[in-house]
Amino acid sequence: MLSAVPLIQAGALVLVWILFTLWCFRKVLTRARASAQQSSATLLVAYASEGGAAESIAQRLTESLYQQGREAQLLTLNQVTSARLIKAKTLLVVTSTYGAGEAPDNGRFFLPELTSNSPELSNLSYSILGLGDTEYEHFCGFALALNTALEKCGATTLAPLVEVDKLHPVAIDLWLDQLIEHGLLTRRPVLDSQTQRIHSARLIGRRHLNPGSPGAPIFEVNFAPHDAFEWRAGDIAQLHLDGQMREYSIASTKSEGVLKFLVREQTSATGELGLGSGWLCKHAELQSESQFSVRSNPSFHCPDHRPDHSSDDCPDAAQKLILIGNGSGLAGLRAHLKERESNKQHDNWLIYGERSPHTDRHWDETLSDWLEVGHLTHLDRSFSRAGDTDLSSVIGNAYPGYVQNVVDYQAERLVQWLSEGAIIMVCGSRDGMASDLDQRLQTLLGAEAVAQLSADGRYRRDVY
Ligand SMILES: Cc1cc2nc3c(=O)[nH]c(=O)nc-3n(C[C@H](O)[C@H](O)[C@H](O)COP(=O)(O)O)c2cc1C
Repeated sequence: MLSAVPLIQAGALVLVWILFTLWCFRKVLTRARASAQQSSATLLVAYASEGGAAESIAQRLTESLYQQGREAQLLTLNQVTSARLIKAKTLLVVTSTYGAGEAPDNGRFFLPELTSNSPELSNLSYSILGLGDTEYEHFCGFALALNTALEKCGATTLAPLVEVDKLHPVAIDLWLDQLIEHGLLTRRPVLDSQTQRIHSARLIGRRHLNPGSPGAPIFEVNFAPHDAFEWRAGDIAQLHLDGQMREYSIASTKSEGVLKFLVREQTSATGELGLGSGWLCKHAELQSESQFSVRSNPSFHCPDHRPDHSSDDCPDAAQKLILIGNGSGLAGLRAHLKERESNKQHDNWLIYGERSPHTDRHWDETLSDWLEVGHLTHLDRSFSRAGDTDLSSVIGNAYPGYVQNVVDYQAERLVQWLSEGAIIMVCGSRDGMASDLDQRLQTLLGAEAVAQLSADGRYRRDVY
């Protein structure tokens, strides 16, 4: 007798395809509407930013242009398509650089798109303000790459690229003065001061979460923050120690009254503990004070409301969220889940990967409780060192391998959720997890759809 399994599989594939086609069609309509509304501005101000500095400068610049009688459209670099560039006359870009001279997340689709389409841009003049830090090998690397790519497409330089080290105000003013010289501005915009506020926080608890793990030890570390210490889910805490700074995703919300981290010990080749992880996981004494500042991380904030309900002040309770991460990346995802718990936004799907199903089950109780009460609609965990363990008898719904594999197994549900407007948030390692996941999403949805999700703010990442 013929088995029904191939028929069911074929049916499921057809269903995925139909849902995806409908979703793409809706996107095309939305894009057509959006571009019709926005087509009049020939002056574009585009930014790519993770910490918010480039975004803030671009925003102030757009406001100033508007106050000085110029219509300018503010976009993330991911939203600037080749078609949009062909229609534009002037492009002003403010961008930072991350990784090994790479784009911030909300600008990472721009160069591939430009390179593959090679639009003819001889009618476009442009100028770039690059934000960076000379401590990094590829100082302003992304701004420089952008400059080369635009030149290659025939665009002309309105004013030369200015590279800014550590937000030095003189360099920023130099660029703005060039815009004044070229008649775009009549006076400099007043920019936000970027001074960091450093607060002390008292260490109140530290817990080793994975004794016996095949991976390095990971700790939950809790501090009592100073009252004036403000952050929102998705933000990064900067630990200031011995004249150096280390960054950690914050795992808690301000309303919990605790500054919580999930920190993995980092060990050098000679066996020494890293400066920051050594301090947090071992050396800092209980009740001692440590110094922190907060780096706002707008590209990993959860949007408060759907773009089509932008006038609503309340978070949309029906907004679906897919959270994907591995290892200590659970920190950033937990903060979002806590925030959404208080906002009564319960349609959450967590896909989380670690090594062993026996030892690497961080915050297992919290996650299981959330699943039971329905704050998590789905919880799918993956374990790369599961061996031949029967996962269902150890931990319930789990898969061998990595989070990317879960996306393959759950492709149908993922497409369904995206067609219902879900947002994807990814936190964890850039190499391996985030890059492979990106590839899987592009294979499943198509590169253009993934770029569009990012441009719409529905694919957000905090990867390191
Ligand atoms: C993890 C990390 C990686 C960075 N990598 C680079 C780099 O490769 N080259 C560079 O010039 N600056 C680098 N920077 C510095 C940022 O580009 C700089 O702080 C910039 O002002 C941030 O602007 P934003 O807040 O708009 O993202 C890096 C900063 C961080 C935190």
